[in-house]
Amino acid sequence: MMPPALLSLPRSSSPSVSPSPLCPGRRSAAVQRHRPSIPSKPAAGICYASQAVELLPSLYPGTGVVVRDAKLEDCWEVADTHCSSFFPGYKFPLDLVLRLDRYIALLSGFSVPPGCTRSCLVAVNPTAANSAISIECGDLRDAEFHGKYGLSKGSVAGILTVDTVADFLPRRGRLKQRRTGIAYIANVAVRKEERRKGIAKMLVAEAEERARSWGCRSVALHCDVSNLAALRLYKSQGYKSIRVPEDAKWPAPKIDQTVRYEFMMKLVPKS
Ligand SMILES: CC(=O)SCCNC(=O)CCNC(=O)[C@H](O)C(C)(C)COP(=O)(O)OP(=O)(O)OC[C@H]1O[C@@H](n2cnc3c(N)ncnc32)[C@H](O)[C@@H]1OP(=O)(O)O
Repeated sequence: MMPPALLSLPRSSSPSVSPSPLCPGRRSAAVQRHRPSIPSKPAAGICYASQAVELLPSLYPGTGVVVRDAKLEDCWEVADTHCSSFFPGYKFPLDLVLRLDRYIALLSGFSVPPGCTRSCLVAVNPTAANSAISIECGDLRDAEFHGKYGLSKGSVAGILTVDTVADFLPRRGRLKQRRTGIAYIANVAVRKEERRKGIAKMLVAEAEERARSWGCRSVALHCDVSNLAALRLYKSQGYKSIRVPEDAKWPAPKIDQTVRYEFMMKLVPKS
């Protein structure tokens, strides 16, 4: 089910996301961001978690949620958010092993081809009640491990990666050069207890901002056709499904051969 992709994180997901009641109005103001004068000084080691720090964190008024580059100290929570969102059914000890694998991969840093860049963004909700238990305090054999491992007390509510690696876009010309100017979004995940608060929208908006800052003209992604929540998210954010001809030899995420993906694109909005 889970091949290691770049960053050791799967590129897309195939979870069955059960719809939750809509809460209209809660998120209308959430995506109106402003850039406060939050210090942008990166923490030591930040480049391990994100390729480069290029923009200020974005505060979403009315929500308290800040979207920023992942820092070294976020790595465990990023791994936990990823695993609990994409592999919610994993049980002990596999779920712990998976988290440790992701954690180590994140700590090891990202490697991207020359000329490419990648950022791991986190949405931090300081007001969120953190359900994590300390790994030192809990009995690992007794614990339920869905989103309950905690190496630090933090409040990462959602994650996303965005890059210019273009692994899943057709190469150009005889030399099969990587496409440029198209950013690729992957690994979008929001903790279960933080969903339907507009956090994924904020992450996607920030990824688009990042793409613009890299000079990209469009953003692309793959989404499991059966992931209705995610499809709805991207459509609501202006992403359009692109029909890929059957015989086109486009690279696609190889997470699960049985999964069909929708390829979606959006022009990077003007600033
Ligand atoms: C490119 C990729 O990475 S695809 C992989 C996507 N990730 C996953 O499937 C992991 C598991 N799922 C999740 O983490 C979350 O459910 C996500 C990322 C899909 C959505 O995160 P959320 O923060 O809850 O989304 P957010 O609150 O921003 O909702 C934005 C819109 O998405 C749609 N949406 C989100 N969740 C749902 C849902 N459960 N049912 C129906 N529509 C939904 C809605 O249109 C929503 O807008 P609205 O509430 O105004 O109607």
